[in-house]
Amino acid sequence: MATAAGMGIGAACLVAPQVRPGRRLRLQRVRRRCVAELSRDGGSAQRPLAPAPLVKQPVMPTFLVPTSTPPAPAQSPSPAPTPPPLPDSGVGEIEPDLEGLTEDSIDKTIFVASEQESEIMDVKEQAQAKVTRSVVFVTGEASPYAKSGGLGDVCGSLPIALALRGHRVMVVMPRYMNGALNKNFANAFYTEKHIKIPCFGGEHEVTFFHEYRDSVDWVFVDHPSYHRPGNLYGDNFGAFGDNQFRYTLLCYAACEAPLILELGGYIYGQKCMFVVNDWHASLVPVLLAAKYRPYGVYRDARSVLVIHNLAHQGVEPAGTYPDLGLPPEWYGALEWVFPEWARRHALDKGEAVNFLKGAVVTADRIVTVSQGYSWEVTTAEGGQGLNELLSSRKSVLNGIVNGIDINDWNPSTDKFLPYYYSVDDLSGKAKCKAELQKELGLPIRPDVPLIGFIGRLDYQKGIDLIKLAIPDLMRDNIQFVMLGSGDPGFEGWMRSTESGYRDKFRGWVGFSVPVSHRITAGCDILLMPSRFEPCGLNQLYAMQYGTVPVVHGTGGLRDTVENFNPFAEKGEQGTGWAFSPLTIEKMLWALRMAISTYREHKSSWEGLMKRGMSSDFTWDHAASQYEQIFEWAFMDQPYVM
Ligand SMILES: Nc1ncnc2c1ncn2[C@@H]1O[C@H](COP(=O)(O)OP(=O)(O)O[C@H]2O[C@H](CO)[C@@H](O)[C@H](O)[C@H]2O)[C@@H](O)[C@H]1O
Ligand SMILES: OC[C@H]1O[C@H](O[C@H]2[C@H](O)[C@@H](O)[C@@H](O[C@H]3[C@H](O)[C@@H](O)[C@@H](O)O[C@@H]3CO)O[C@@H]2CO)[C@H](O)[C@@H](O)[C@@H]1O
Repeated sequence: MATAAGMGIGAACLVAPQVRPGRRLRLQRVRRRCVAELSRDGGSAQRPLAPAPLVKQPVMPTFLVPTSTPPAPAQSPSPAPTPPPLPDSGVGEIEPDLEGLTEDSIDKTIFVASEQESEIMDVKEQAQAKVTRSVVFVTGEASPYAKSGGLGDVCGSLPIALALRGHRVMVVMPRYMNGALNKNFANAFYTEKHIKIPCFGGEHEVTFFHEYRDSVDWVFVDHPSYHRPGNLYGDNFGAFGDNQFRYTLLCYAACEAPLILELGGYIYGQKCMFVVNDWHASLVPVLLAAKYRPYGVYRDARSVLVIHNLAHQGVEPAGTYPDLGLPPEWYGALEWVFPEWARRHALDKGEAVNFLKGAVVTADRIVTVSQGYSWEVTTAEGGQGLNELLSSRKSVLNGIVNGIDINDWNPSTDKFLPYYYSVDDLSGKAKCKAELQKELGLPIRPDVPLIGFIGRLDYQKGIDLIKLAIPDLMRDNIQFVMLGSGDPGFEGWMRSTESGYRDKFRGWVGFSVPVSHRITAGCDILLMPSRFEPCGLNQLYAMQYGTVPVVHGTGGLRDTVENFNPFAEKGEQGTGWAFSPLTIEKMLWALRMAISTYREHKSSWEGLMKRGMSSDFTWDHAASQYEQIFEWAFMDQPYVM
């Protein structure tokens, strides 16, 4: 049998992986490690999964004229490192994948492979798309560059999952330079491409930066409006007043990027799949229809709108419409009239423009981040005013549950944890709990159930219910830790509650990724009483870490948390508690069921933990569903020509 020593990189990847929670997870990790090794190798190995062979095309004439003399870049002046030209991968061919092989047979096949064959094997371990495409994500945030919540997680992971399946993937987002975030963009280089965007009464120059990482082209749009202090969308005084302008720039720039940026030597070209996320990116399908297709450009492109959260739609007074640089006849696409009850005074006609609506009526397909939410958005209760329009597009509306990035969120490798553990050896979890209690200054008591909450302090998350339930809950023998930032009222309440219950409650006000990992690992129970939840990621992370979720049964929470059933025919089932309706009584009931199971039924509790940890929430599954959406989009003519 071949040994890893003395072999090439591919062979080194064949070292037997440690015992892991599940087959998919294990294979994906081995695969990722191989990709990392191959990337370090440089040279032609830099793009291990070759995307489509692209014929170098002449840059299409567009209405945006690149300026002739590039200005000096603001930062990172080195030229962009150019990855090698893309090798011919036989686009569109159906690659054999590992479906049908058992875990054993995969392992055996891997171990008998010769050094040369093994490199091929490594590539084939990752399921491949049947048809590969050029995919352009447009987003307001993507981790690790910039994140305010779950949108950042998804746009930081899904593009990589798609790239690993063979697609050529670009992500276009702002190059935020808000102080501490600067270092996140340190490896992105100035591309020397810059364009002038005609909107908001002038021509606004933006430049493009680029980093090739994890098989994805990360493209950062640079403009002074992305440089001011604060968070991504606002500061202590609230949301920035010019957000509409900032994301109009992003959308125009994203439409130009595939036409003008030669990444790895080649442009993406016109036949691409735009994945536009939330309102920040919602002008993209409108621009395709209103400003490109009439001139013969992007007729072969398609767009899918991904709705992560209907609560944010990018609505501004109608008077700003001319600022957007769109033809007057396209006003109807964005037109929005507030119902009378939402108007401010008798003369207010409620006329507005709504970015998200623009994408709802022009995108080729629409995806919500869970199936449950795809139904909720068509109802008056969940549709946030867009329910009728979304209902009218039901035939192209689908739900795909988000995945989680198991490189970042894995209790057996998590760099933020003091101890590691896995479904096969849970001992490290108890140690993580003790360390967390110590870090938070809570009494170190293994017997006391530790309940956690992590999230934006927003009406959506049901913090008001927690607030009302705390006096009652604090009578129990429990500990409670909350991590969050947002609504200043809730932040103040967290601080004062902490001083009221010193040995039981901690309120960590702020945004800290390391602390969020340690809470996820160290707690026994994660509480998510969200009023609505399009998908929710924290319950997925919790299950992966053996932390039992107690959630309001809504949207993606209902889709992903299976209610505990001790009396199921084939033995105990379920991964947590999904309570409904959303009342304090029901929430307390579910929490107390969890607490008593934790205390009095240790083996049932371990079963709950292990079933959660064995669930498969890897991105690969969701990525294959997105591919199906892409195929459907390309089967039809563009929805708006
Ligand atoms: N103070 C803090 N410190 C550190 N980390 C923090 C934090 N507050 C939140 N986070 C992190 O932000 C993310 C939150 O993701 P969620 O999906 O739960 O909600 P969010 O409402 O932001 O996302 C929206 O988009 C996502 C993605 O589609 C949907 O899952 C979701 O339902 C929808 O509301 C998690 O990674 C969490 O750990
Ligand atoms: O990833 C977390 C969420 O991030 C996005 O939501 C942000 C939203 O898109 C921004 O516009 C802004 O929302 C402000 C809103 O526009 C304003 O009217 C006011 O209500 O204050 C809001 C907060 O500043 O910030 C949101 C993040 O807090 C994304 O669209 C969501 O899907 C994600 O859930």
